[in-house]
Amino acid sequence: MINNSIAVIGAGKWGQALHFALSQKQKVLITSRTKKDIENFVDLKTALECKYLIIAIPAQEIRSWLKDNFVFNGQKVLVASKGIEASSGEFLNEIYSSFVPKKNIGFISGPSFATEVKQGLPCALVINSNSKKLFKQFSPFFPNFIKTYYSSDVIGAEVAGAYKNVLAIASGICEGLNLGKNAQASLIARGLVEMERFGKFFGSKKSTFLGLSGAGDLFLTANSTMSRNYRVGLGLALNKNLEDILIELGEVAEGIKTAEAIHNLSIKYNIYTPIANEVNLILDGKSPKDSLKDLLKH
Ligand SMILES: NC(=O)c1ccc[n+]([C@@H]2O[C@H](COP(=O)([O-])OP(=O)(O)OC[C@H]3O[C@@H](n4cnc5c(N)ncnc54)[C@H](O)[C@@H]3O)[C@@H](O)[C@H]2O)c1
Ligand SMILES: O=P(O)(O)OC[C@H](O)CO
Repeated sequence: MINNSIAVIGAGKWGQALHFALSQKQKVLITSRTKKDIENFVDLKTALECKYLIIAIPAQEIRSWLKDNFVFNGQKVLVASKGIEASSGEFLNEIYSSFVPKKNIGFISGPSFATEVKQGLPCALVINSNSKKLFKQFSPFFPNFIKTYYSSDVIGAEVAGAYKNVLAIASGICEGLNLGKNAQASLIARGLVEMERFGKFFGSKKSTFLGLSGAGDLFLTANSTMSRNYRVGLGLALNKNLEDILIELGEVAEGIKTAEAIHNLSIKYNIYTPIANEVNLILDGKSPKDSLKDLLKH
């Protein structure tokens, strides 16, 4: 039996930041695999009885988590993850569609470092859903320091949110190699073109890539060491081993598996994705300097 309350599922960095933000206006429950000392922490069963769920677990874990734990009972769901499943090449909205009807689900996108949200610093986010009613239901839960926008371009927001993580790795590599600000700006601008081209193939709108979900989140993530993906890129440029980089990071960097997913999709559908492909090759051991040479070829 579901009740009228709200729960965040996943108490990692983003789950905790959203819990903090939404708790400014109402009581919000939170749950995670391991018990954490957070106000209103509950077990998963209690969380799943809430009408409004915000799910903030890594993209690669979602399918198995849904299979093992989720029973649809009329809940309204906001997905806070950003990534593409590498094993299948499926977008998160495709994975969720087997578990939650489209009118009951939305996807959060836009520039939003958890650390800043947890400090109550202002930002603007997009709730992407086929249902404007769902946006109207979730939007009032957000605090005054977060402005929410509505978009029906779910696939565009998903591609943008996932792709910018791969480009943030590339941008971190660029800084790690000391290639300069011209190179970094060129990379980010061409990255934006690349992700829009990729998104267009799957039916995204161009305007999504020019707004908060696209340029907004890309400029944020590809310009700051606050980004985990950017830090992965920095480590790769310094020839650090990926395993060591991830141990040091201690949190998820979605761009790693998403690079693999984009690479596979680009081959399958013959989409031109040079930067994402080079990131994927670097993650597989190619030298970042050789990738640079290949990207600069006429
Ligand atoms: N951190 C940010 O600033 C931020 C902002 C926007 C979006 N996101 C996205 O949110 C998602 C989560 O990121 P995060 O920052 O919270 O990562 P994190 O590494 O801090 O936390 C991930 C959480 O997921 C849980 N988890 C992992 N595997 C699980 C499984 N199989 N079943 C249940 N729970 C599992 C972990 O226990 C942990 O609590 C990612 O897709 C990320 O791209 C993060
Ligand atoms: O730290 P990152 O690289 O996972 O990026 C976090 C958010 O997606 C920024 O909007």
